[in-house]
Amino acid sequence: MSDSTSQGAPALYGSDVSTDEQRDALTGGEVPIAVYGLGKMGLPLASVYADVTGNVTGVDVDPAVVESISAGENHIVGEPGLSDLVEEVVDRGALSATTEGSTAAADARVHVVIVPTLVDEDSKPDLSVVESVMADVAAGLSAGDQVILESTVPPRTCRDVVAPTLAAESGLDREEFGVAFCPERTSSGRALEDIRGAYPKIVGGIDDESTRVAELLYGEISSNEIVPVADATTAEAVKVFEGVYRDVNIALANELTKHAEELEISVLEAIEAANTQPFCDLHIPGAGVGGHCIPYYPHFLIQMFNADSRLMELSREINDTMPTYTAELALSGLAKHGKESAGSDVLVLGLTYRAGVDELRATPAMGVIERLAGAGADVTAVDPITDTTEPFEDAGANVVSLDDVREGSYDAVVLVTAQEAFEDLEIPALAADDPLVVVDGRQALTELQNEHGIYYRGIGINA
Ligand SMILES: NC(=O)c1ccc[n+]([C@@H]2O[C@H](COP(=O)([O-])OP(=O)(O)OC[C@H]3O[C@@H](n4cnc5c(N)ncnc54)[C@H](O)[C@@H]3O)[C@@H](O)[C@H]2O)c1
Ligand SMILES: CC(=O)N[C@@H]1[C@@H](OP(=O)(O)OP(=O)(O)OC[C@H]2O[C@@H](n3ccc(=O)[nH]c3=O)[C@H](O)[C@@H]2O)O[C@H](CO)[C@@H](O)[C@@H]1O
Repeated sequence: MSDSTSQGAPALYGSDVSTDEQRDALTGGEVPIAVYGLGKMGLPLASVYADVTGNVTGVDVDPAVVESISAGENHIVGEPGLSDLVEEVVDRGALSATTEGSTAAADARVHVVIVPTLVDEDSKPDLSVVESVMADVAAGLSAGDQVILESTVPPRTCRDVVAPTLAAESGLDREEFGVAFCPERTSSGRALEDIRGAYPKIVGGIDDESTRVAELLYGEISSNEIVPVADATTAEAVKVFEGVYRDVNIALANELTKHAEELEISVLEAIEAANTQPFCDLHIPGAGVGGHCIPYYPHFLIQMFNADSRLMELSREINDTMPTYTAELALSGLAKHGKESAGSDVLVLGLTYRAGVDELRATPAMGVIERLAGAGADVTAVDPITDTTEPFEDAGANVVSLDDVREGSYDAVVLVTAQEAFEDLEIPALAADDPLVVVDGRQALTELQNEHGIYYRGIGINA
């Protein structure tokens, strides 16, 4: 296929020129790239693509996101290095932002999609956002373009949804453009480090040429090994399997913590000792599994395929019982000391799904608050990481500031998410009475285990 193009920008997919010439065009800013989705993962990714290629248009439906990036600002908190990088690439014109997806698509030769893939109320994967972006891409797709999907999706999405949709809506033949799945192996809080090469990058195309182009692209983005796999479905499965592995292993740790309670041992100590040999990687028990990755990825298999998934389903069930289990440790602690649940003042520490990340999807804190409020407790909640309070107030909590907490007194304290700001909170000073019931959902308050005036129950420690 010729490498001449309607926009004059060189095509990578099906190009006749040498790989070295393609690489030079890419890093020389001759290959316009569009990145769709400028959130926790998309903005770091777009910024690294801009840093490497010098020619990126970011697309987001949120005008406030586009406005802040266009001003060289970073709207994502807690990502080391991102604010400086966004300012630098925007300042030198390597990154711009727009809400106009189809316009950006018309000018781009590489289209990178990294928007949310969630599940609906029946836990079925919701690809509506990916599909809406693909409609924008199709409107501007040209022969020789490459589409990269980084959003986590059910296996076979590229083969059965993305590629056919792009062909149908662009009028191109399937063989005229490339599609590859290149999973985002990035954790919030270390996005730039991860994108630049903390781990090998998996790439898999709907055909060999798509895989080749993905290898070329990520060979410039990542300093780590690029791992081409057989096809896009394999690459999609790799990402989902990684997440399912994590959910199942967290469930195992949560189940073992209950055995440890009966055995009267610290499961954390046993896990750390067991993990001293390479054939064991037991995870850590806790107050629950939240975020929009791990709780969702199992449903990309359970709901989508007929194969037996009892282990994945049971693991989801075990993990989803942990918030209630955590709340009931507090309620039983109060009862043990003659306090009724109803009317007891209980403080919940932490609302986001994990420390340092302002993300509330599937947060365990919601289940903890619901169970406590359901038992009639007067629930106060605090989390300096997030400004969102309404869902938790609707669930029955009074969300306050840390300063308010320091002025208060409580019958029980339940730590769900170990925010850094809690480290200098004098918890014993919050006691309304002797003892103060303390439930430690993240092994973050172990120094209180034998503190006078504290009744301590720590998940993975002694509960
Ligand atoms: N957050 C993580 O730790 C993580 C890690 C690995 C992979 N992922 C995957 O990355 C993907 C994105 O996750 P995220 O954390 O960046 O989500 P996010 O919610 O932080 O950001 C998503 C962004 O996409 C924008 N958006 C929504 N619809 C759009 C559309 N039609 N066109 C353009 N932009 C649109 C939103 O306005 C938002 O800015 C998901 O598939 C997720 O599974 C997330
Ligand atoms: C690229 C990508 O998709 N990256 C994802 C991202 O996942 P994430 O940001 O959702 O964070 P996780 O660390 O998975 O936590 C999820 C929930 O599980 C709880 N948890 C965790 C570990 C444990 O032993 N016991 C627990 O109870 C925790 O409190 C939280 O609520 O990074 C992970 C690597 O950090 C990756 O594996 C994961 O694919």
